[in-house]
Formats: sequence, structure tokens, C-alpha cells
Amino acid sequence: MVAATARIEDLRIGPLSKTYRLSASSVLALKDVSLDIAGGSFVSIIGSSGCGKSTLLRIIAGLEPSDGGPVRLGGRTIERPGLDRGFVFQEHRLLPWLTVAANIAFGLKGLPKDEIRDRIEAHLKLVGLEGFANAYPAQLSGGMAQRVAIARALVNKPEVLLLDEPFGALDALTRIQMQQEILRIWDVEQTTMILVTHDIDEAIFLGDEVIVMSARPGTIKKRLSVNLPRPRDRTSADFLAFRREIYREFFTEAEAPFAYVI
Ligand SMILES: Nc1ncnc2c1ncn2[C@@H]1O[C@H](COP(=O)(O)OP(=O)(O)OP(=O)(O)O)[C@@H](O)[C@H]1O
Repeated sequence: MVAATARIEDLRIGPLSKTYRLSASSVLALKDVSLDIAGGSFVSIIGSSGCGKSTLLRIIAGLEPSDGGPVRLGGRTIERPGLDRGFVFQEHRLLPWLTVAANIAFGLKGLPKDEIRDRIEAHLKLVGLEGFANAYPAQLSGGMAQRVAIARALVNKPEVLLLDEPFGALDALTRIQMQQEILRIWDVEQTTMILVTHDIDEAIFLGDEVIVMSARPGTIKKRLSVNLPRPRDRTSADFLAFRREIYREFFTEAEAPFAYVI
């Protein structure tokens, strides 16, 4: 088993805004976004296309600067990428010429050989891919490749795992399986998880909280605590009540009548 982080620190985001400057214009992608996330919690972020979800995740990752507002992880201010944060993208982004083991180890430079071997082994086990160390990405299914991407993001034992639509390219059944897997991994690793998704059921199934964003400019519209026991039953009346509440943030009953017939 991979050792859990001793103490997971809270994230304090903003208030921050983000403007993308183009040659002849600018886009206000985020406006006055403030978000505190408890260490070790699972937070889902949902919102329409272009509301700034990926921008927010990239700022937390240190891949993108904000217009000046702070992001703090515990006592540290985040200004650039760091090993305390892992990132999983929608596409797996594995290097096709490297084996699964080498892909997982890619960011592990400077550690003793034994430590590298142990971490690869532990993380292959963590994502259920023992026996695939020497396989190449082209030999894996979409779900398996995304498991490798998750292992690669976790191998440096980050405090925060940032997941940007990680299951968006998977078929519906694999997606459900991966949702269960990510909960198991969360339980073992005790990492703070921040998931961007377009899928309302996925947001409710996974999140301790669901953050609903709205667009133009991107702001936080609503924050919902999902106080349902785990494992969650997607067909339960309580689950469906959460789904209805989130649908209401996007559509009126007249616009999406079927969403309300539950
Ligand atoms: N590199 C960039 N340069 C200029 N504008 C950008 C850039 N990245 C994002 N934007 C703009 O910022 C806004 C927010 O984009 P972002 O990708 O964060 O939204 P999103 O909610 O993740 O969208 P989607 O759900 O479609 O992935 C959009 O209007 C987008 O066009």
C-alpha cells in the first residue's frame, strides 16, 4: 500500500480573476473567484462550456497565472507547478515510446533506483495494473491508459490531485468503473481531489461538494454539500433530488422538462 500523506493542507483560492489577453481583445475567464477547499476532501466542479473550469484548475496547478489573486496550499503560495499537485487531463498524454513503468517514473528523477522501483510497483498496484509494467500505451485500452495517467500523477505523492474531465473520453461503462476506482484511490491516498466534469451524476457520485460555475465571466454560482452516505446509489431519491437541484442551475423546467421527471 502507498503511504498516505501525513497531513493534508487546506487550499485557499482567491479572490482571483483571470484575463486572457488576445492581440485585439481580452477575455475575462474568471471574476472574483474565492474557494476554500478542505484538505482531503473531494470537490467536483461543474459548469457550462467556457465558464472557466479548466482555467481555475490550471491556476491551482500553477500552469497559468491569475491576474494577481492568491492560491495558497497550507502556508505556501502557489506560483508554479510543484510536486505537491498532480494533474490528470482528459487525454492520457502518455509518451508512446515509453513503457507503462517508464511513463509512471517520468517525473521521478533524482530518487534512488530502489525508491523508483518501489514507487512504480506500488502505483501500478494502486491503479490495478500489476503485470503491465512493460506494456506500451498503444497496447492499453482507454481506461487502462487513464489509470496509468492517474498513477503518474500520484507517484510523487501530491497533496492535491487535479482531474480535468479525466473520464470524458471513456465509454459509459468504463467511466462508471473509473469513478468507483478513483474513490478507492482517494480512500487509500487521502489526497485532496478536485474534479472538473460536465457530467452532473459524476459530480454528485464523487463529490463531498459540488461547485457550480456560471459563464461570461466565470464565477462560482453555487456550492452544494453532498451529504449522502458512500457508496452512493445513483438511483436513490436523495441522489435524484441533488440532480434536480443542479439541473435547476442550468435549465428552467420548460427548457429541460425530462430532467425534472424523476
Ligand atoms: N489560452 C487561452 N487564451 C485565450 N482565451 C482562453 C484561453 N484558455 C481559455 N480561454 C477562454 O477562457 C474562457 C474559459 O475557458 P476554459 O477552458 O477555462 O473553460 P471551461 O469551463 O474549462 O470550458 P470547457 O468545459 O469547454 O472545457 C473561455 O472563454 C475560453 O475561450
